[in-house]
Amino acid sequence: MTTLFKNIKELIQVRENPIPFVSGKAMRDLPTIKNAFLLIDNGLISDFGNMEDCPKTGFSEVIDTTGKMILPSWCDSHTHIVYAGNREGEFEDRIKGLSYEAIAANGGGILNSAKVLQETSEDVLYQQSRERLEEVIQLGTGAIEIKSGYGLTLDSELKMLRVIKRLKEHYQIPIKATFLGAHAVPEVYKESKGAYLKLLIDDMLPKIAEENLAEYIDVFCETNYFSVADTELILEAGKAFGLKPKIHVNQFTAIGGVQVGVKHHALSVDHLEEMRDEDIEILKNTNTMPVALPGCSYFLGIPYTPARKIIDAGLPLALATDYNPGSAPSGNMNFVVSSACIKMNMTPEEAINAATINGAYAMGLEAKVGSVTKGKQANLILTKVINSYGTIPYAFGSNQIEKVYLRGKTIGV
Ligand SMILES: N=CN[C@@H](CCC(=O)O)C(=O)O
Ligand SMILES: [Zn+2]
Repeated sequence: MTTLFKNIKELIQVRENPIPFVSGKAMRDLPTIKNAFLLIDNGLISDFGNMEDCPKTGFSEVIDTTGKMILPSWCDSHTHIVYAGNREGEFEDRIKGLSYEAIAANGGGILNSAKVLQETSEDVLYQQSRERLEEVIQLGTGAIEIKSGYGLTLDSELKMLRVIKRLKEHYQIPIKATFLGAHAVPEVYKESKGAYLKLLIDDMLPKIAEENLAEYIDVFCETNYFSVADTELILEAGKAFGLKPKIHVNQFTAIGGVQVGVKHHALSVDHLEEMRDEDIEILKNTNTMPVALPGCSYFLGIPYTPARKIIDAGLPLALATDYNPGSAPSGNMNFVVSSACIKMNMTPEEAINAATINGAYAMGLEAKVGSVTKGKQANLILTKVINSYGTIPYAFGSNQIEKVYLRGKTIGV
């Protein structure tokens, strides 16, 4: 099956030669071809260029995209979309003045979601999660990472990871799984955190590795959650089972999470709302991708990740949704890209780079998705008729997507 898209007003994020990610000043460059064609063969990008060089024959389908643009699908490298129920009650409590931290200290927050998930069957959890996955695919996400971390018992963490595995088997979208057993200390281990760490390291990790249920290991390295020392212990154990670190750091307090991530060659350090100069400094000349989650800052009213400081220091930056029931109940990458421009002073070029090629890198998928490059999967967004690609972040909250494609096939209507 060969599909030709012709008369593309602008083909965005064109990288002739594959690159792992873009950093610093280079994030301002978003290579495009105006008046372009794009050829898809068997679900992969096989050719592209200017319309003057467009092949004349040899395709099964021709799609005329006059006035519309094509870009690689969003790469959402940080989500928690496998969860049960919702936390709308806590949302109202926050509106009435309680803080996220106070709610968590009273047994709400992550522990609230864990209680509901523990009482939810694997099938029901799968149904709830697939609805979220289908929703975000329609919103233009074409590669996604999903974490466990609302189980917090051996059985329930396995239940979450098996649901992620089922999603991988049933959907075309590339999915990466992350084990986040160290998301919160369960109530019963409140006075004996060491015993929970032991359960996580001695019981959960071997079982997860045996069933091949995760690629990455995550820890919520934060005051009142897991210390730097706890984080080191867990990352070491995860690495022994072949899991690469991708960690939650510097969301509310800067306690050395970035440093521990860099020390353990984390693929990414995520959140970064509270960044000291030394946290930026230590990321220089590493392969660790900083990841910002503006949907969380928006929803909780906490600071936005200092994108300008990070990029102006020559570092790369990726953008992700953090889709979860407590701090970011939205998987809309279009909103994330808009927020990055509006609230973090990123240019449209920087935001699109951060949400495509850099997001792909932050989940180890840079060879498969994230740019228009020959041989990559044809996971694409076809826009409506728009003025420029800047319309995508500019017209926040309005839908600029006409169709999405996974491996060259239209998904939905
Ligand atoms: N910060 C830790 N984990 C999630 C929120 C978890 C929750 O509130 O349910 C996050 O990335 O924001
Ligand atoms: Zn998160």
